[in-house]
Parts: sequence; C-alpha cells; structure tokens
Amino acid sequence: MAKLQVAIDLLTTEEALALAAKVAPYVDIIELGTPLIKNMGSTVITAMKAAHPDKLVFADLKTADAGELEADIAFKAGADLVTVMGAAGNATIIGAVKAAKAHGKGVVVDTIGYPDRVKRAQEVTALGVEFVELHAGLDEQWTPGYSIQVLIDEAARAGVPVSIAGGVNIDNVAAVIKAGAIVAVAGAAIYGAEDPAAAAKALREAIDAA
Ligand SMILES: O=C([C@H](O)CO)[C@H](O)[C@H](O)COP(=O)(O)O
Repeated sequence: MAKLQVAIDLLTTEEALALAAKVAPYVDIIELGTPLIKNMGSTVITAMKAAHPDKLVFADLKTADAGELEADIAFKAGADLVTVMGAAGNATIIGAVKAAKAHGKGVVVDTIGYPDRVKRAQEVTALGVEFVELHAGLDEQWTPGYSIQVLIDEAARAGVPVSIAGGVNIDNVAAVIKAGAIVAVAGAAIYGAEDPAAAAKALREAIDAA
C-alpha cells in the first residue's frame, strides 16, 4: 500500500506539532521540512518522534556533504529517514547510508534541481537508499509553466522505488500513485488547507482507492 507523507514547511516546533496532531491519523510519514529544521535545529526531530513514535519521522536535511555526520545527528535525534541531495557525490550518499545502517534507519535521495532525475534515481538506488524523491521544489513549482505531470511521467519509467513531491494535491494524487510512486508527499495541500485533517483524510482515501 502506498504511503502518504505530510511535508511540514512551517517554521516552529509548536506549529509543526499542532499540525501533526491533526493529520497523524491519516499519514504514514511526518516530514520535517528543511526550513523548519534550519530554524529549530534537531530538537524538532526529537519532539516530533516523542509525540508520534508510531510514525516514520522524515528529516528533510537535504545534505550536500558530510553525509555520515549529518545523518548520524538526525538519527540520534530520532529521525527514521533523512534526505541527501542527489547532486551530492556518491561518497556523501554512501556515508549517510552507513549511518543509517548503524541506526537501523534509512536514507532518501532528493533529486531537486538534478537534470536527469530518473538516471540519478537508478544510480543511487544501487548505493542502498530506501527510495528516491522525484522532486520539484517550491521555487521550481512557482516557475511559470510548471506541471507535476513531468514527475508523474518520470515515476512511470523509473523502475526503482520513488516518491513524488512538488505540488501533490487531491486532483493529482491518484495519478501519482498509479504511476508507481510508493510515497506521495503533500505539503501545501495539507498545511495550507483550511481544514488540514480533512485534506489529509481526502488524500489518504484517494491513495487507498487508486
Ligand atoms: O521539500 C520541500 C521543499 O523543498 C521545501 O522544504 C517540500 O516539502 C516539498 O516540495 C513538498 O511540498 P509541496 O510541494 O508544498 O507539496
């Protein structure tokens, strides 16, 4: 069964915990967004895992160097999954995977900004990562002409475990799952909704029906 990941791009631990409390019944993975971690530090990871020990806590570190060291910090704080940039060298990804193995946790590679996301996804899967995030970041989403369809098409031909992030919402989540993504990542569609719990519930139901 495909998973739903809520991406929390809020800026304080208090706000993140409040949102997670509302949407936890409907999500499998709670992502602490990069701006949130930069603002609050690893204490937000510890607070979220303590509040939701039954969920996978995803620390969106977007590590570009010192893979083993940065991943180790997040795993010690309570993360289950951390991200490393696909644009980083293989040595960085291998270092993070080493830390993950030591903690019994996992690494996700984020392909944001990478020119050939599918090729990189296939390469890094061989390095032992859990899955690869086919990702159009917020800046790319706000570029005129952006469509999530490009990520959906990439997922369909990736042939390795992938998630999709970059404007997932109730109108496209079924296509995301039908394309083969094992995780649908939804940020603004949940935290920006008038009723985040209802938005998460609707996404959950659409994923389960897809
Ligand atoms: O990872 C993200 C971005 O780089 C900011 O941290 C987002 O969480 C990701 O893009 C999902 O968010 P939405 O596109 O708003 O669904």
